[in-house]
Amino acid sequence: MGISRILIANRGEIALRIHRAAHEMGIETVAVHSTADADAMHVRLADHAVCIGPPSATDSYLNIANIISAAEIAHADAIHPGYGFLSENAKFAEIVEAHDLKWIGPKPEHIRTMGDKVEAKRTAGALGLPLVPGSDGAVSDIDEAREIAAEIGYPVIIKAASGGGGRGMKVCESEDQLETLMQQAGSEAKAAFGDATVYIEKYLGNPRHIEFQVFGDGNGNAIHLGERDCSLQRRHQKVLEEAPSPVLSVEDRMRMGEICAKAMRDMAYRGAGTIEFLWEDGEFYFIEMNTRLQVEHPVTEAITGLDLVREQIRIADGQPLSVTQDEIEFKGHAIECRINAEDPWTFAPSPGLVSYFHAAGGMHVRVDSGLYAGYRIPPYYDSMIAKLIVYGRTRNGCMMRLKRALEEMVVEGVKTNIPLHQALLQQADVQSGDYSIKWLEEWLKERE
Ligand SMILES: Nc1ncc2cc(-c3cccc4ccccc34)c(N3CC[C@@H](N)C3)nc2n1
Ligand SMILES: [Ca+2]
Repeated sequence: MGISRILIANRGEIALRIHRAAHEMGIETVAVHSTADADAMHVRLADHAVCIGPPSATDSYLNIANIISAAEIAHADAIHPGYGFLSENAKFAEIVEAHDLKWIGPKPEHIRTMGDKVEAKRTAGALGLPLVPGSDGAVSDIDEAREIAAEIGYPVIIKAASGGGGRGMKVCESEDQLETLMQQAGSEAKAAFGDATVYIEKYLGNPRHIEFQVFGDGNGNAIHLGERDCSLQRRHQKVLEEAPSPVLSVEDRMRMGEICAKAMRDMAYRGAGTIEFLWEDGEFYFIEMNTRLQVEHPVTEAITGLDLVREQIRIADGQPLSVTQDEIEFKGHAIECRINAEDPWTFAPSPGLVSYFHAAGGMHVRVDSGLYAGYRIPPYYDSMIAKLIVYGRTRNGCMMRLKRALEEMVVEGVKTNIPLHQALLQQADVQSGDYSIKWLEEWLKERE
């Protein structure tokens, strides 16, 4: 193994997750932390720790100079960015490689391509992925927009090229709103992303969010690891994810999985990636590609038995993938609940001292969390404090076990959304898997 010491440029549960994979491979870890995270579990467990700044993410986890300095000081030979923060920052990836450090992630040019949603869609189309009907690239003037919208039919959605993950989108119901919404979309995109470029798509009214996990070795080999259904979300924050999707047939999985894997082979993609689709009336529509490991990767690990972080490290070290496509078997069902330190019904963050923490256990129950009794959840970062991932041979068995595991979880001293997860599991539509991306927000409205 050429890599002997990995700097983990992240915090919380994913930092612990990366630390664990590295230590199981005999690789040392360097934790970087803000002054607010000095007592975090991964800092305690890592072989080395470097403080990279004050609490604000801008001055710490997003501080490229300090992270590179920490790598130099600690003699790291690779950097794993986790998710969020700098994980899809092509410039950071280039700077890491320019300092002769291994970047545990995709090639910088692929990060850049997929970060520009117009370029991403053009590339996806060229690689044979099904697209949402819409403009061929960016739309600049209103006459062109009017023409395209008339052709694809209202409602349409105007999206910022530099947006993504739900930022910079405007739904336009009819032609009389188009000019105003196009102007608003452009100026908001300029303000938010420094780039006013927008494109137009047919607005799909009631789709599911189904994403395919892909993995490439950077030399033209690539596999798919099936899909995850992430439709249960609120304001673009995923609440619960599952693999496989309750609505996909084996045929659909193999067909779409192979199309995704082939696209990655043609790109000579390196590392972990997620290709996001909307799924409506049996049809798939590419919307984005994420060039990072995702929060919800453990449900894919549960049904395939593959350690995705281990694979990322192997690929970065120039080794081949551990498995070939025909060695991948999809077995059973897995569901992940994102446990947040927040009020379960108002979603107001609830940071503070965790006076008592007990993680659920038992067969096929996994809790990824850096929490411990006496840990103080800082208010500066997102509110996710744990992921509960449960596996079952069948979806119903998985839900029964998940219900039991949620009852066992104890987090005292702060509020959590565990009661929300328990209520969700009681809903018939969740039990039957009959929900779209609209379902959760509509259910929450009814409860108000
Ligand atoms: N043509 C068309 N029609 C409907 C859409 C609806 C959404 C959307 C809107 C709101 C919540 C969502 C949750 C999961 C997936 C997508 C959404 C959407 N998103 C949201 C974030 C980014 N992944 C793209 N694009 C869409 N595009
Ligand atoms: Ca995205």
